[in-house]
Amino acid sequence: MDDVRKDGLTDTRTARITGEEALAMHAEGRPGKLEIRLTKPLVTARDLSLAYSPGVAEPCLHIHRNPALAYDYTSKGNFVAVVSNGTAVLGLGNLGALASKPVMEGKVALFKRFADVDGIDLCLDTEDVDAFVNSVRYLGPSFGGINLEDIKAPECFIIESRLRELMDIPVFHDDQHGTAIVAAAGLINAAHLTGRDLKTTKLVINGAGAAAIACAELLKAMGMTPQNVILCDTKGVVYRGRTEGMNQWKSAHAIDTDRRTLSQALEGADCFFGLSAKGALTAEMIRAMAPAPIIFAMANPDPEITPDEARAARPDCIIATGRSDYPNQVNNVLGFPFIFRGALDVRASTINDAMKIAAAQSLAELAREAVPEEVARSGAGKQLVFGPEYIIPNAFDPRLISRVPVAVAEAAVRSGVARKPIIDTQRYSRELASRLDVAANALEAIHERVRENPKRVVFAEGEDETVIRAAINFRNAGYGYPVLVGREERINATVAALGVRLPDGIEIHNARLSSQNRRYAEWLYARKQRDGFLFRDCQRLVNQDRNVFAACMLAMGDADALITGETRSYSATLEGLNMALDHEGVLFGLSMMIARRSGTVLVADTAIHERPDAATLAEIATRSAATARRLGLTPRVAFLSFSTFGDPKGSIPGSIREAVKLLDGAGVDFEYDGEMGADVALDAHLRASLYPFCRLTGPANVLVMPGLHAAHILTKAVPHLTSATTIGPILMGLRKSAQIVPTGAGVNQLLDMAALAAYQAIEK
Ligand SMILES: NC(=O)C1=CN([C@@H]2O[C@H](COP(=O)(O)OP(=O)(O)OC[C@H]3O[C@@H](n4cnc5c(N)ncnc54)[C@H](OP(=O)(O)O)[C@@H]3O)[C@@H](O)[C@H]2O)C=CC1
Ligand SMILES: CC(=O)C(=O)O
Ligand SMILES: [Mg+2]
Repeated sequence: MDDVRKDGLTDTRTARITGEEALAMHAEGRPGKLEIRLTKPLVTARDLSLAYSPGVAEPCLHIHRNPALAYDYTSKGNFVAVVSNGTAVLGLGNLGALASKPVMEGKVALFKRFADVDGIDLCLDTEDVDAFVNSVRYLGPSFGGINLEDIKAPECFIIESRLRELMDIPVFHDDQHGTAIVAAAGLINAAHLTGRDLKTTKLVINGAGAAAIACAELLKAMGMTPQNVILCDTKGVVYRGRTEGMNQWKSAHAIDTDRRTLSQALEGADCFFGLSAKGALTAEMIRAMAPAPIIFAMANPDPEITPDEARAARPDCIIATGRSDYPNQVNNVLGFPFIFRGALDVRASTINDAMKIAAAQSLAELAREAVPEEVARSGAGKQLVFGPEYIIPNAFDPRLISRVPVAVAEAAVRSGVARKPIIDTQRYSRELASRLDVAANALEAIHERVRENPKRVVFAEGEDETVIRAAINFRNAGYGYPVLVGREERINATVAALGVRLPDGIEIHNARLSSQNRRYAEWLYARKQRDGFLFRDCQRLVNQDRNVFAACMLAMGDADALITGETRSYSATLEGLNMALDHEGVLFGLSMMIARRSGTVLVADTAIHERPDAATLAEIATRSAATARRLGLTPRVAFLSFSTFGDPKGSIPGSIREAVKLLDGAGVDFEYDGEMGADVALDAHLRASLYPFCRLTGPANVLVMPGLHAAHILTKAVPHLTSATTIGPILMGLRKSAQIVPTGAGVNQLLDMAALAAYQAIEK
């Protein structure tokens, strides 16, 4: 552990984040990553009487008579405890219960993000097996499942098997079975690509702990020959007759062999599984492996060998790691959210081998399928074609949620451990899909695409501290090459005061001293001379207004995208950009509201038109619908008003009805209707009961606002009143790619908008 840097990140060559960023993220706002939210209103005395005493007595008595009703009247059925004592935190070793909490909160966050499973982290401050088991066994009534995490071997084996006997809900040690399932899926595909049969494949597993033993067990259950699987630990090969550092779980996998070291074990081996520690595998070792070796270096956060090192030594290898910043992430994040989702949905009493194998097979099959276009758009990843660089689905693949839980739930039903049947598989699969916010997934895909096509992005307000921080993070994230507009000495002083250094790949341009000034001024003069601008006006603007200078850079092809707005008002900033940038069609602002409950909703126009006319509304609707589609949504556009189809009466903006008519005439290929209130737009049940003639087939996901007042109020109020995240307004309709953040935006907002500007530049 000595080599772990103070800031917690060990590999800065590939990490797209810094330790400082990770700490800042965890400390920002409410510390940590979790909070608890109420699912029922608790406002009035009546609400309280229903939710608590006396009303709460009713469900208590019903559950007392029939325990299965706990799934109907409490959160039990969707609630998982993530339990650890911190004795094997990732590959960092025994950090103790308290220091394991960030990882456990992270696991809970992943449960929610990928499979809509609610969870809580329970960090137990004991290394005593009995104390651990007793702490957990009595918690069963609260939970639908127990996910054990980062508990070292061999204690984890005893803890898990005792809890499985004592509890009537799934108890699943993720580091064992989650890892084994995902690794098995990857191996099935890697073997397929290299023409290997599992029966004859020779595997060396480095590590003989929780994850390693579970991998050996599952792979043997799936057909690998025991004599072909060699385990190694810190003492070398686990051979029959060895006495040092042994336990019964290692002994079960000990084989008769003369090989004693990892190097010897790897001679001629087909496959390496690393479930040990950073750097345990060397280039020399893998040179001795069989042709087209399969190398899964799964230690976290740093693998046994990096993909670059592995490929340099063995260009013919298939390499996977546990990290998200390399291709082929073999990590249990692909397993536990979806496995528990399926198990919870059929109220399984356990997660058995049939369910594990079903999960592994469904993951493997998914990677082999042709990637549909919407997945390519909304599922991040470099190469989404089945092959050496894509042997396992990406964690952001939106198909995972509707496929893996179904396979697991069906296996639970078949093997007799389900307490609730699946009545209609198709319907279940559709319900699963609706649990995932595809647009949120698509944002990750956008970031990935930006990384693959790094652009030169000019940060117009380059002297501002927040902007400098955002530019540094932009560069570190691999999004492209920032150009800071400002005075070099000022920028350098701010950078020094921040205690950081400018990474390579960031340029500084002083507008006043730039060699390009004359070129920009002449170009601007040619553009504005018949708009009342003299040459000296243009020269002054280029020298003194950083937005104009930056816009000229963009217009003249010296940069690909532009980000600004941090220090000046929106209108003043836009005025500067408009000096040099042309429009294509209507200019408008599109905001993305990512709400946890109802998914993503696009709102427009949130930036430009105070009272848009009918043609403008129709164009905004059409282009917003196209954006929704690019984000993986099926667009359903609602033109909002205070009134719904004429009720209440009043001076309904005629422009709205006219916009609907214009779209009728244009024969567009998306759903739209209006005018309607926001409640009617978003509540499909209300609409079906009161306005069955309305043409929207589900809740609206594109809200076209009647005017800027309403749009501003909505997008500014919602983040404060709810947990929704708002991105934007994203400026639409400039021929070149420029974005304006709201004044005083934070580093992350600037970073996201700069990435969006870069993305627009790629798409143009
Ligand atoms: N990618 C993924 O999804 C996952 C990755 N992992 C990673 O696997 C690793 C092990 O985790 P886990 O099984 O939970 O931990 P355990 O503590 O249960 O087991 C660790 C094992 O690794 C062995 N080991 C440690 N260092 C070395 C080394 N340099 N050479 C050979 N063997 C070594 C230990 O040997 P000994 O028995 O001699 O002490 C022990 O057998 C971690 O790095 C973890 O991050 C784990 C789960 C999921
Ligand atoms: C991924 C994981 O669970 C681990 O490395 O421990
Ligand atoms: Mg773990």
